Amino acid sequence: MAKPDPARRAALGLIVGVFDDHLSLADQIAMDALDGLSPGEKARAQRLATSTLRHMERADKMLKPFLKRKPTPDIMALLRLATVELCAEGGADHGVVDAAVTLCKSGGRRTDSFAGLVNAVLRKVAEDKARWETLPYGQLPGWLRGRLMSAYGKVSVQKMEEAHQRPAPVDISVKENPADWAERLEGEVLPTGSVRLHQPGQIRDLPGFAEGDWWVQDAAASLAAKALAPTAGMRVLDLCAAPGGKTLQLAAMGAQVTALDLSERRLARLHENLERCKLTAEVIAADALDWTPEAPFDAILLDAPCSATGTIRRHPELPAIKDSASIKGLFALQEEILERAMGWLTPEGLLTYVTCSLLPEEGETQIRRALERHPEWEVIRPTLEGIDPEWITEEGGLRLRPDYWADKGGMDGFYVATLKRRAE
Ligand SMILES: C[S@@+](CC[C@H](N)C(=O)[O-])C[C@H]1O[C@@H](n2cnc3c(N)ncnc32)[C@H](O)[C@@H]1O
Repeated sequence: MAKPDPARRAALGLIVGVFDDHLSLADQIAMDALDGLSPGEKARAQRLATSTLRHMERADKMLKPFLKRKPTPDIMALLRLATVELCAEGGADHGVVDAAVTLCKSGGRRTDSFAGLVNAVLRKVAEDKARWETLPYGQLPGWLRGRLMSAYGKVSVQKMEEAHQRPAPVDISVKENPADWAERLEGEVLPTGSVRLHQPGQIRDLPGFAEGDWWVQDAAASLAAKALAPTAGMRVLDLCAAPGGKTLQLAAMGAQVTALDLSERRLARLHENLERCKLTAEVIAADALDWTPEAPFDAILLDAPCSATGTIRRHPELPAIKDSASIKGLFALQEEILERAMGWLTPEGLLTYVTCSLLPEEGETQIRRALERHPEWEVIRPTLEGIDPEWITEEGGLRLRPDYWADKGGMDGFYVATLKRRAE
């Protein structure tokens, strides 16, 4: 019997893990889901799984006319994977159909009796590929769509959903000379100073990676540290810091950084990043709800744990593994950490609050409520290079959305606001 392709088999395992165990791809990978694969196979497995999850609704519409009834979840996942390979990934018809049948036969009694069905359905999909482009893209699930509709209106939500169909480009933050790095790495300097790579390939093999001259960080994510803009020598707490994209930025700006996070596993990556980029920070593994600093800080960047709904382009499984109930607890956690952090600053201290969420409850509302609790504080309106004034919100924060910069490839969804005590 032919052997199944390891990358496709692993991709299938990741997709099943999302629906059966409600685990993100990142969590499954951290739990060794791709162990034993070569770096190339790992990258392919991840790409196939991500693309399948991104285009799942379209794949289901493509498959519907050819299925009398919905098959078992394992077989449905296999059909979705192969359909996306055929229709969105440019896979060769015969190769994809044969690989799917082989995978099916290798799955033991749970799947091998479906090999005939898989073969017949996928042949029909291959013949009907032209229909793919006519199918509407997927909508966000009701629990999220309703909230976003109330916040931004239907047209904006549709634009965000359209943006979610495209993979996120790779952006990097460079220590210095963005224009030189853009030329060397065949990218473009974005209006806010990040460099967007057009043909990134294997990131680790690119010039400057091993030397730590730059790190991967979405352009929107980089705006929080830019908004805080610490001067050299300032004592800055990077609160909820791992894996350290913002720690690197703050340290590269010359700040004396303390990076705190709850997760030892994520902090290991922060240590690796600091070492590679030859930057330093004091690293503390602690719960922000228990920890108290010995002395106040000049500035704090709080990247609060959140629903991560601004990163659906990168993590298309997110709407499937979260729901209203699973994110509700985060709102109270964000408020509690923000409240504590506001007490850890010098009188002139600055606090930048950031979340990679599209939900106002995790952004605008948190800041409005903090100002109601502390009328002696105010928001400093952002004056960052390259931002559109329309992104500035009523309370003076910065609302970033995946449908912004559509002509350049979009950006992650973020909220950023910088607070300080009012002058007496
Ligand atoms: C959005 S991520 C941080 C990303 C990071 N700032 C960066 O730029 O790379 C949020 C982080 O909050 C951490 N976290 C969650 N609850 C926490 C708590 N109670 N105390 C400290 N860190 C916490 C998580 O471990 C996670 O690393």
